Amino acid sequence: MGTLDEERLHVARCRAALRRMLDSARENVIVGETVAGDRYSAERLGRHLKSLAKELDEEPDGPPFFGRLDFGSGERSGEHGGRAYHIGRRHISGEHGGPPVVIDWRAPVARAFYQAGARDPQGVALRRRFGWSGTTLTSFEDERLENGEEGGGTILAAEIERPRVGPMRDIVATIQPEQDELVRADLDTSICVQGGPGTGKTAVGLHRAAYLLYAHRKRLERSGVLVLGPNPAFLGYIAAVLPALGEMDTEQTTLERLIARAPVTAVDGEQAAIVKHDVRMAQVLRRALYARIRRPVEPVVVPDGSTRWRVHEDELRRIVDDTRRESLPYGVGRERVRARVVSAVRRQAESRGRTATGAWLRKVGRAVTPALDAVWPAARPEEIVYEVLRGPAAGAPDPADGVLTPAERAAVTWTRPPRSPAGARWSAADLVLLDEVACLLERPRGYGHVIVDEAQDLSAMECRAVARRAEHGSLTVLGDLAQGTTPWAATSWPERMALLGRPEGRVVALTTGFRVPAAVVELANALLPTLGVRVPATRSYRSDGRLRVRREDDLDKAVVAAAREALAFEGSVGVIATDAAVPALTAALRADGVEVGGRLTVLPASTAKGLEYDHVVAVEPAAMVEAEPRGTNRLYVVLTRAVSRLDVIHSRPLPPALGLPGQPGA
Ligand SMILES: Nc1ncnc2c1ncn2[C@@H]1O[C@H](COP(=O)(O)OP(=O)(O)OP(=O)(O)O)[C@@H](O)[C@H]1O
Repeated sequence: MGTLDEERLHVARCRAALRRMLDSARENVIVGETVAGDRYSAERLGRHLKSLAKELDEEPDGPPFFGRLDFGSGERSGEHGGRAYHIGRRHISGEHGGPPVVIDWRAPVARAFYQAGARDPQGVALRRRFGWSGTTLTSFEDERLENGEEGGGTILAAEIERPRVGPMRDIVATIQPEQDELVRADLDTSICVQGGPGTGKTAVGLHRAAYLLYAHRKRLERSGVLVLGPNPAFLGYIAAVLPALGEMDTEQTTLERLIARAPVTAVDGEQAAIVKHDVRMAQVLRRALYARIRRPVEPVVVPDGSTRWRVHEDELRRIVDDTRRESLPYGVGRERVRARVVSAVRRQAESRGRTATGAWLRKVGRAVTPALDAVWPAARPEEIVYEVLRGPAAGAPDPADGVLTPAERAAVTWTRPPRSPAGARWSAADLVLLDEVACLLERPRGYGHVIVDEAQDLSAMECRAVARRAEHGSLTVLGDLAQGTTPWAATSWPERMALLGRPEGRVVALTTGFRVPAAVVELANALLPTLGVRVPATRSYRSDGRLRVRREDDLDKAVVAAAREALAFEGSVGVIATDAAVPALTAALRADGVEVGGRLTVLPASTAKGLEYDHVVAVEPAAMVEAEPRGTNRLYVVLTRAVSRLDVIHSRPLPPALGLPGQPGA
């Protein structure tokens, strides 16, 4: 089975093997640059080898493995009978074509590391977890699954309860069975994960990306994997996870950045934003665009030397009607009409004995443009959205008629319209409208798999934008209905999955929280009945942690004291207050000599989503609830950011929903 000394020998073996891999990667970088068949492959290969060399170089002495599986000799062990495998973040090749010394956690055989249990050992006689102190292997713990032993180890608990510093880390050593099911779900299935705070949705999404890239490398290298997060702070927080797993090739961005055709320079009122994000806007925009197509009233006339070719208006009408029925993107439809008119001209010309050369056909194609402009004019997204937001010209039909109510129409109509699309200032919601039109004109780039986090906050129109990117791929949708804070936040997942183009998508709940200690989860769960959605409550995996609720008259002073106390512990500190209160609090902390921006961050409640801090100081819950229409949901988010300790500091009575009997002011 291996003693600690024997395992340490294996560590030495792995490090030697890694060095060999590193040397050969370095050599291959040089060779790869000269031998790859084409430039694209050369670049890719070079990039891959360089990043491999860099990774190995950066961490040649890091823990090469975190677990081990020893298979028994029974039937269930199959081809693995009697073998032992060390499991790590990356595959480490053995010497001279021998068996690998470490197996990648994503390999099929490694699945049992996450899934096997005493009730279903899956052929595993022993599962071993290793404890490391820096680069030194210090301990291991065994579960003899064959003998019915399972769980209870301190290494697993210590890993999960480790204080948080800096950006998010991978969880490959401790993925739980219900998470592993989702991570390894088939590429062709779209899933929706409803998970309470800290249940590992984000972690699952990122590990799923890494798993899919491993299991379907060829397919996904071509089509790509897209990870969408709610804001740049969140992206910064998760940015290192996939590279740490050796995956550099996912695109991680926000939806706003992905679709941006213009900078956001305007802000909508709430009513305007709500209407612009409503799914009916898709119909309004489609109508506005297709209203450009006109019934042909004149023949197409193509001058050609002394001849004039004609396509009769009836034929042109038929071409336009047929093309419309094909439901092509608008821009493709326009070119299809052009091609069909050119064909009609060509048939006439050929029937008169003329040979249609490429140059002649191109000339005819150009000559058709004025006729095409009259019946199927070119369009730009900015023009269409401009026309809709400006409102119809006097006497002209309004594409919003019968779709929006007069009040809704008024809400989205510019009070002072710019003179032209070029002069328009666009809001965040307008970018979504522009994208809707852009994709009516031309299909956007699609991805093989799209992972969308904090999906409860997406509007119907944003869901459509995501769906268009995943039309020929699959989706992993991650969210928590209870954490919805936008005016259009989801209240039901099946409805959102339908908007995302995957009505058949499976909805799975994760309910074990790995971030927030039990006492804090209990406090946050008290808010659930008031949040207007039905979600299962989270149960915390963690029995450690501390919750302190204090009423103080001098809020600033109390926050400064709490921050100082928090800094005495290891780990990150987040002081979270309403957006409006942040500048004054920051000033108060600085005035008292507390360093802001290092280990301690003061952040507005509106940007706390998805983030976590070892110690959180939540300031004035009542103000958070009042600051916005879904303020209680915001408070729920804020209270669930703490990994080890939460201080709630208030000078005003706490919101009654927090249900803290015995608390002063509750
Ligand atoms: N199996 C696990 N082992 C160790 N840590 C885990 C595990 N699952 C989740 N975690 C940790 O728990 C914390 C919360 O995970 P994550 O941010 O993915 O949760 P979430 O469901 O997205 O939370 P929220 O909805 O609150 O943003 C992270 O620090 C993550 O690394």
